[in-house]
Amino acid sequence: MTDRFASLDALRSACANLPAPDKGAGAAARARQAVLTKPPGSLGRLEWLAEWLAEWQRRPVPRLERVLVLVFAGNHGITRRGVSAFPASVTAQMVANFAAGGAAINQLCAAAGAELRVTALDLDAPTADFTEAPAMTEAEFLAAVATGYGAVSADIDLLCVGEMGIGNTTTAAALAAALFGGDGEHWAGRGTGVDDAGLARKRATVDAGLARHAAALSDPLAAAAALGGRELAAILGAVLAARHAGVPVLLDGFVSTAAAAPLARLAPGGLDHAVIAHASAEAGHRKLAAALGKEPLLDLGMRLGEASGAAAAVPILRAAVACHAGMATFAEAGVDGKE
Ligand SMILES: Cc1cc2ncn([C@H]3O[C@H](COP(=O)(O)O)[C@@H](O)[C@H]3O)c2cc1C
Ligand SMILES: O=C(O)c1cccnc1
Repeated sequence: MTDRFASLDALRSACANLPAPDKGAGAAARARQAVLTKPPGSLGRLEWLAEWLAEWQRRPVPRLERVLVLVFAGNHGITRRGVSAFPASVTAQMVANFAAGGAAINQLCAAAGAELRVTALDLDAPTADFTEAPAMTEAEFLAAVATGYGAVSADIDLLCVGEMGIGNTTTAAALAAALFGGDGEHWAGRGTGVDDAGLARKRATVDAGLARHAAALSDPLAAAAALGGRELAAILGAVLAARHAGVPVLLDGFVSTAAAAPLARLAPGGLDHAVIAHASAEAGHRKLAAALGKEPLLDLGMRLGEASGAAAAVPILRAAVACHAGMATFAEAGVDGKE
């Protein structure tokens, strides 16, 4: 798997040479919206979503037959700094819970008609504590990116990405700061529910990581290796693969948005094939969405991760596609058009 990206430069070039959307398919979808039996624009963002799916699926009438939810799990060296309300052991225990069908994401995938695949990434070998060393070596980072890349195929209609990794809201805050500026105070939130002392430790951990890796911060991929995590790297790889395969993406909350964000820094429009499914209640997420120029679809006060917000948004996309594909035109239905 590692030979897919033999070096950061090889990955950088895969991130820089991204396919453009199919503007023709988008225009055809837009033209169809205009003749369906409704006042123009009356389905609001559902219309935009159908057009967005059409452009990235390269199909004038988009479809959502196969929806895949990928959840990647990783462990983090910074957990020993007391940055989570839960112990690191919960990461592996939740992976077992996913396999047994007992987690929120299992129920949300069933409700959304989506297939769930969970990939655990070296849970027995946590990343290094990034206040002391790069979280991952270049080889470890590239291997995780390649695992995510290899999990995506062109035969899916929509990809949802999510993560499980105790400590990773601190990781995501550090990565967001590296990519967009700002410090621990700006980006760290309460994650699984740390108290004020825990929040102070998170902020200090982010600041220490930024200071330790100052020289790497101007390179989005070097920053992702130094401050990120394996599950975040795998999400980056999966979102990149989706772009190359013509698969639109739903990002989940703060962690998965931060994981994919290097792509936006490496190429203009690098995340245009991705929609942020929901505004997480994690403090940094709205700021991160704004930095990416994106407006999250839902706002349900969720702050779970696991791709839960992405899966929750799938029925909205299904609604958009059902209207776009199934509605009659004014001519077909014999309904009079606008005066
Ligand atoms: C039982 C349980 C299930 C979860 N599912 C997702 N997360 C979420 O919480 C973690 C990030 O928060 P922090 O940075 O505070 O550790 C990640 O594992 C994320 O996916 C969970 C957390 C817990 C405790
Ligand atoms: O928004 C997220 O991604 C999130 C929030 C809290 C805990 N884990 C993940």
